Amino acid sequence: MTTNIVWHEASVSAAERAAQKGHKPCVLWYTGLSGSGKSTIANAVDRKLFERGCHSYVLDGDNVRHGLNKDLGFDDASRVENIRRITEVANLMTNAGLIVGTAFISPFVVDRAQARSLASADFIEVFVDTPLEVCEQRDPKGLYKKARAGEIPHFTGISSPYEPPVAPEVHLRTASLSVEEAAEQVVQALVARGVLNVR
Ligand SMILES: Nc1ncnc2c1ncn2[C@@H]1O[C@H](COP(=O)(O)OS(=O)(=O)O)[C@@H](OP(=O)(O)O)[C@H]1O
Ligand SMILES: Nc1ncnc2c1ncn2[C@@H]1O[C@H](COP(=O)(O)OP(=O)(O)O)[C@@H](O)[C@H]1O
Repeated sequence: MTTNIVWHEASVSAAERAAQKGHKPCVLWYTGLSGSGKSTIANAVDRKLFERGCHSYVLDGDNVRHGLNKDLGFDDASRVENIRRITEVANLMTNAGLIVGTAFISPFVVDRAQARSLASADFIEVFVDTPLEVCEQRDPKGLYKKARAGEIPHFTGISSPYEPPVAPEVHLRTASLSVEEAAEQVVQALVARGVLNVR
């Protein structure tokens, strides 16, 4: 309900914040199957950005589900609400001038499109494209094994759908890229868009 709520303009402008930080804000929206490499690559990018003096932060699926979204499960409606909240949090962080990485499966095209359309800064969709067989082989948390044994309902790629992006800004085929190469590709996408080195 937004009745009787009036938007309050910030006293510091987005341009002033960008000038102070030396870079523009932006959302790096990683999407891919569990085990595809979203957290690993998002954190490698974060490290590179930090070392360049950028103000960045990664919102990670597992971590956010321990706190803000601990009331949500994995049925379709919960995933939609999960992504809606992340979209809003990412916007608050870009309003504060940060480069925000969001590392969520975010399986539905329509929710990612909504995140893009609501974004208050540049929005870069990063498809962490790893075949299900490879994710299942990696199985870093043993979740595929449990899902195959029927112990985890609605598991993405097995008993719940994943809709790949149609035209992502960055497409990382991790089966033929190292983490370092993937992270560098993301940083170069930021350079190409003029996100870095403002001043
Ligand atoms: N049923 C089911 N399906 C998929 N994933 C599951 C499930 N249950 C638990 N997990 C763990 O939760 C992480 C995914 O959470 P997300 O918030 O990224 O999911 S979503 O965007 O709402 O679809 C996911 O983390 P990642 O492996 O980092 O993707 C899993 O560790
Ligand atoms: N090229 C690669 N890119 C990303 N991760 C890789 C790659 N090769 C192997 N891995 C491994 O795959 C696993 C991916 O797990 P994680 O980053 O948690 O994925 P997600 O966040 O998508 O669930 C990690 O153990 C990582 O070391």
